Parts: sequence; structure tokens; C-alpha cells
Amino acid sequence: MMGGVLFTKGHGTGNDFVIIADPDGALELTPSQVAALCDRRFGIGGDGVLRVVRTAKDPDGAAFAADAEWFMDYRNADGSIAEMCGNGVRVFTRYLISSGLATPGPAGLPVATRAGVVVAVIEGDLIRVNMTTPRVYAASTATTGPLTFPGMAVDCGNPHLVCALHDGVELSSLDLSVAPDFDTALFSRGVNVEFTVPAPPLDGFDRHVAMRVHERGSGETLSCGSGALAVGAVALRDAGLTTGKVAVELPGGRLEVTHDADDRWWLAGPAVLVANGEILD
Ligand SMILES: N[C@@H](CCC[C@H](N)C(=O)O)C(=O)O
Repeated sequence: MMGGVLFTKGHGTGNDFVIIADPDGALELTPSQVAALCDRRFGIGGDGVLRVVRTAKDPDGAAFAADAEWFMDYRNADGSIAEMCGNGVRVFTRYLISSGLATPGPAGLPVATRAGVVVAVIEGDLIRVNMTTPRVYAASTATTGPLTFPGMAVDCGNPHLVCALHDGVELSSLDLSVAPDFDTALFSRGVNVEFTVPAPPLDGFDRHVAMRVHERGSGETLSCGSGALAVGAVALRDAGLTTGKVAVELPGGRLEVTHDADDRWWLAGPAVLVANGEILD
């Protein structure tokens, strides 16, 4: 089926991906192939697949060909397509550079996604990405088990619902093995749901927040970059800050969200490649 195809495994704060280079867009990657690759017992295992394809060689990437050479074709673990993956962009960038497919320019490396072109800047172990602007646009709720939490809908290119826990409910007490219920009229394409609690003040940051996430198409993951961006946007908005820096603690590590004076939104965190291999069948 995919025998002979080479892959790389990588992660960003524990949000892990199977990376497949398909520079000329020759692979027909079906949802069931993606689900098989991401299966943690019968496959390689991952929260998603990053297909590395030239913008000009992919129907969804072609519109961005003038601004970026490479298109991140991101798929969730269940085979569904998503518009954006913040951790994925960093891992994708790390892969492009380490495989010699791209070299960042002085302003960074542009990467096309279904949500638009973002620019990644390499800073040693960290990669900082100038993301598309998050839009906080509606109040809603999420229900997990017996508990319902109010939240804010945030569009980061992909859909998010950021819910603050209340009444002393602890993050660790949530059962996110089951997808939270949400307003399917508001989120007709599904939603990634972030649950947050404040964390102790941290030097160098305007806000410090801990979160867990249930991702559309992948279930609970150790980290979600676009989710952290959504959480950062809500934290700054709730604090009445038009610029600022938010540290977001996730089960897989820390991500940093910055809204700068030039109205750019940055997501920064590690991106690690862990293995190369070959698919056998
Ligand atoms: N983990 C990602 C988000 C991946 C896509 C998401 N599950 C969706 O369907 O929108 C991230 O780091 O942003």
C-alpha cells in the first residue's frame, strides 16, 4: 500500500507526527492510510501526519505558490484534514531544514498551510512562528462528564473553544478520553476544546496559564500549538492587554505566545525529530 515510503517521526512538546516527504505530490494519501500510520499499536503512532509537498504540486497549496515553496498538508490521526497545526508548523520547518529541502532566509522560512502562509524563525532548539491572527468571536460552552464550562470561540485558522475551569475543578480531574460536547451549530466542522486554569506568575510573562486539550480528529494530545495560541489570545483579552506575552503549560511542555507591538502573533516552542524509517507495507 505504502511500502517503500520513507518517514520521519517528530514532535513539538509531545504533539507527535509522522512526516512524509512527497515533494512532487505523487502520493495519494487516503484517510484510512493516515489512520493506519497514526495507530499507536498497529502503526507508527502519531497525533497526525505532516505531508511535505511543494505548494505548486498540491491543489490546496497552489494558491500560496508565490509566497511559499512548501505546503504543510496536515491530517489528524483519524484521517481528517485540518487547516492549521501550530506544533506541526515547527516540526515541519525543522524537517525541511534538517533534510536540506529548505534554508531559512533572513526573515525566516515561509510555510503554506490551509489557513494561509506563516513564517517560522529558527532560534536554536526553539522555533518561533508568526501565526495567523487569532479571532476571539463568540461565547459558548463545553461539557465534559457532568461538568459544563463557559468558554470563548477562537478562530486560529482552525476552530477552538477555550474554557476556564471554575469552582476549584482541577485540570487533572477531567476525563478527556471522551470528546467534550459542544454547540454543533456554532462549530459545524467540529472544534478543538482547551480547558485552562491560571498558573503562578512567571517572570518575563504577562500571563501564565495551564491547559489540557481535546483535539478534533486526534483526541486528547500532550500539546496543541494553535490551542495555546487561542488560550494566549483569550488570556490577554481577559487581562485587557493589547500586547503581551503568555506562557502556556501543557502536559508535554511549555509554549510561549506573544502579541507584539506590530500586531503580530507569535507561537514559540521546541521542535524535535526523533527517528527515520521506512514503511514496509
Ligand atoms: N495539534 C495541532 C492542531 C491540529 C489540528 C486540530 N486537531 C484540528 O482538527 O483543527 C496544533 O498544534 O495546532
